[in-house]
Amino acid sequence: MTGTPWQEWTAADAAAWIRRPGADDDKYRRGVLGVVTGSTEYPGAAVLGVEAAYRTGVGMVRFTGPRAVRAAVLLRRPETVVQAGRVQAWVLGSGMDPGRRTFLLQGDLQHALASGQPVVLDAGALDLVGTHSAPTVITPHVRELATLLASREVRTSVDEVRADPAAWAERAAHELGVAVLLKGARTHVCDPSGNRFVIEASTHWLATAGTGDVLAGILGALAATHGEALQTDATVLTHLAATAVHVHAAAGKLASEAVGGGPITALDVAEQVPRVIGALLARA
Ligand SMILES: NC(=O)C1=CN([C@@H]2O[C@H](COP(=O)(O)OP(=O)(O)OC[C@H]3O[C@@H](n4cnc5c(N)ncnc54)[C@H](O)[C@@H]3O)[C@@H](O)[C@H]2O)[C@@H](O)CC1
Ligand SMILES: Nc1ncnc2c1ncn2[C@@H]1O[C@H](COP(=O)(O)OP(=O)(O)O)[C@@H](O)[C@H]1O
Repeated sequence: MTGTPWQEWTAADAAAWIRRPGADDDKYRRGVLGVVTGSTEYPGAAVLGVEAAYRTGVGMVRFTGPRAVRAAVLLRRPETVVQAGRVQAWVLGSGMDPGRRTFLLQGDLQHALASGQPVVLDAGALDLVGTHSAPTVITPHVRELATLLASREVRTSVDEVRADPAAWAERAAHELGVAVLLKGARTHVCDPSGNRFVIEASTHWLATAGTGDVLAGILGALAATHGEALQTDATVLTHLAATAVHVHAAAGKLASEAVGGGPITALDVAEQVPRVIGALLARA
């Protein structure tokens, strides 16, 4: 591990990683995101991730999940496609319990991982890290990272990770060989190549149910719209992850400001994402 400081990832940094659609684009050329999230227990996580992906700007979202979850997603975002097909990136695992995977879901996850397309592994799919070779970013919070590392025989605890998130994020990137986005009031993003970015939360109102599901959707959309760049350089995913955290933090700030600095919900955060994207494009 290096001794150089972590780079604060600013709006100027993030602006370089937002892709503006052009005259030659259509929904497929812009990028299609595949989403396998949600469960009967947590249908809302799927709704939030898909909502956030569309708000970030993506050509199309293909959603796979149980019938009731599909219905919930379509009720909120009827533009979502539930037919299988080609995608440029995946978001897997938000709102899933890894101990309750059905045979069907196992198959859907394996299909996604075998496609070779970049993958965002969240919540109930974190344990799948290392089972495939595609560019991958994992998005744990401290409890999830401690559990994941312990399952790979790295001795640690939730308290240890909480006490030094930067060091543990970096350790995880090296042990697991993937980009790591460790969530918290300060979110650390790093990869095995030595990229190390940190983003300070804009408001602590972000610590509310479902905001992590929104973050996964934002990141998935950014990955899908940078499919070509990701094919030749996996570290693009690290920069996109830091950008997603910046967008999420800025959207949380706008959402709270819209209610006089008051509390926000995860959906409020997703709804402010287009403003943040617009502002970033205006400075690029
Ligand atoms: N609307 C939704 O569908 C949501 C779904 N979510 C999903 O829920 C699943 C579990 O994620 P978590 O981040 O909660 O997992 P955690 O690892 O934070 O928590 C696991 C369990 O620990 C217990 N726990 C931990 N801290 C606690 C505390 N202070 N008080 C009471 N109980 C506590 C809870 O019983 C919880 O189920 C994930 O799949 C996640 O994506 C969450 O994102 C919340 C919103
Ligand atoms: N104290 C805090 N202040 C600001 N942001 C926070 C704080 N705690 C967590 N967050 C952010 O809130 C989000 C919570 O995500 P996560 O833990 O996955 O929750 P959920 O599973 O409910 O979606 C992350 O983006 C994280 O960085």
